[in-house]
Amino acid sequence: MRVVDEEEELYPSTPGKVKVERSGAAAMSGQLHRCFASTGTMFLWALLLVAMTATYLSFRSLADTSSSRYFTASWGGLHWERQIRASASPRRPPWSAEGAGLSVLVTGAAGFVGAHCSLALRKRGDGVVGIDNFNSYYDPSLKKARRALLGSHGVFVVDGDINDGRLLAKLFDVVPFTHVLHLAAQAGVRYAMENPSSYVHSNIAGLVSLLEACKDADPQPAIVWASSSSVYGLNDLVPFSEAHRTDLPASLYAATKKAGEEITHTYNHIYGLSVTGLRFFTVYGPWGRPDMAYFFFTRNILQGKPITVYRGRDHVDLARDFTYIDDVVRGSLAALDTAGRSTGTGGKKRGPAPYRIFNLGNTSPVTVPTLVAILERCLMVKAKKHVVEMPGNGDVPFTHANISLAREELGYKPTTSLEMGLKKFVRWYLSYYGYNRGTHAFRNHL
Ligand SMILES: O=C(O)[C@H]1O[C@H](OP(=O)(O)OP(=O)(O)OC[C@H]2O[C@@H](n3ccc(=O)[nH]c3=O)[C@H](O)[C@@H]2O)[C@H](O)[C@@H](O)[C@@H]1O
Repeated sequence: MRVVDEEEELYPSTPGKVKVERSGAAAMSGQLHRCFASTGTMFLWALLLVAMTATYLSFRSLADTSSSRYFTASWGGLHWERQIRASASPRRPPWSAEGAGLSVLVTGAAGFVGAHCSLALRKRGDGVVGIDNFNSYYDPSLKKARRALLGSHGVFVVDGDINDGRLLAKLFDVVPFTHVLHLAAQAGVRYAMENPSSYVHSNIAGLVSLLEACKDADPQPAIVWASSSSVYGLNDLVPFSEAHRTDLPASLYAATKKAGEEITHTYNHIYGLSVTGLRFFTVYGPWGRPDMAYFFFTRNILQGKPITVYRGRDHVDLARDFTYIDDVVRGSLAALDTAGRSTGTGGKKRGPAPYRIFNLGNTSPVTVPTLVAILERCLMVKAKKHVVEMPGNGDVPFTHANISLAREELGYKPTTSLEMGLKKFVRWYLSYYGYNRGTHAFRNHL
C-alpha cells in the first residue's frame, strides 16, 4: 500500500502508465495461476513474471534518473521540431551589412527582460527560440501575454524548465544555437526569505543544468547571462565597478547570483564556454515585473492603497540606479554580438575562451521617495506613503553603477532618465490593465 502512495507522489500527472503495467502484471499472474497448475509450467511463468518485474524496475529507475516528471512534457514530435527550427532561423542573409544572423536560445523568454530581448533580436533578423516555465512567482497571465506578443512576431516559446536536461539536449539536437541568452531565474531580493529553495532550484541547479547542456552541445554556444547588481552587497565603494569585491552578499538572491558568476567561470575554465555575465541594475519599464517596487507602487497609488517606503539608517533615503529596459536590451544585444566563440567540442576544451562581466546600470541613482514623487506626477494621484525603517530583509541602501567597461567594450550608453522611463511605463500600465477612472486625462497628460 505504501509503495503505491509513494508512486502517486512520484508520478502525479501520469498515474496510469507505470501503475497499469504493474497491476496488469499482477492480474495476469492470477489468471495464469488458475489456468496452468502444473509445476513445470508454473516455473516457466514464474520466470516470465520475474523478467517482467525486472523490466518494470529498470524502466522505473530510468524514469527516476531522467527526471520522471518531465516524461509527460508537452514537447517533442515532428511538428514541434519544425516550429523550433523555423523560430531559430535567422532572417537576414549572411551578406547583409550586420553579418549573418544569430540563432539564440533565450531562457526566461516570457519574463520581463527575456521578452524584450527576444523581440529586439527578432526585429533585427536573428533567430530566437524561447524557453520559460511560466511559474507563478507573479501572475502567469502576464507571462502568457508576453508569449503571445512574441508569437505574433514569430518567436516560439517552449513551455519547459531549464532543469529538464532532456529537453535542453533535444533543443540543441534540433538547432545548432550560436548563442544562449540566459535570463531565466528566480528574481527578487526580499522573496528569498520566504522561499529560499526556489533560488537554489532556478539560479543554481537550473544554471548548472543549462551549462551542462551548453558544454555538451556541438557546436557549443556562447553564453550571455543575467547576473545582478546585488552581488556588490555590502561593498560601499561607489560607483560600483567590476573590480570591486563581491564577496559580501546581503541576501540569498545575491549569493546565488554571485555563485552563478563562479559556476560560469568554472565551465569557462574547464570546457571552454564563452561566458558574459551582465550585472543588471534594477531594470524597469513596460511589460515589467509586478513584484518590483515601481510596479506595485503604481498599482497601489491608482487603487488608493498605501505604499510602504523603506528608509535607511539615520533617516537616509534608499537609492537605486534604476535602468530602463531599452538601454538594458541594447547592452544585452551588444554583449551577444561581441561574445567570442566557445572553444570546446565533445565536452572538451580546445583553447581559452572569453570570460567577461559588465555592469549594465544607468549611472544616476535616484532615491525611493523621488521615484514615488515621479509616479505621483505621472499618475496625478498623491500616494499614501507609509515610511518605515528598512527591515533586515536583504535590501542594500544604494546601488550605483560604473559603466566604463561596458561603454568601452559594448558601446553601452544608457539614455533614459527615470522620469522619461516611468512615463513610458505608466502609459503601458494603463493601456495593459486599463483604468477607467480618468484614463483619458492620463492619456493626454502622458
Ligand atoms: O539590481 C538588481 O540586481 C535587482 O533589482 C531589483 O531589486 P531591487 O533593487 O530591490 O528593486 P525593487 O524591489 O523594485 O526595490 C527598489 C527599491 O524600493 C524599495 N522598496 C521596495 C519595496 C517596498 O515595499 N518599499 C520600498 O521602499 C527597496 O528597498 C529598494 O530600495 C530586482 O527585483 C532584482 O531582481 C534585481 O536583481
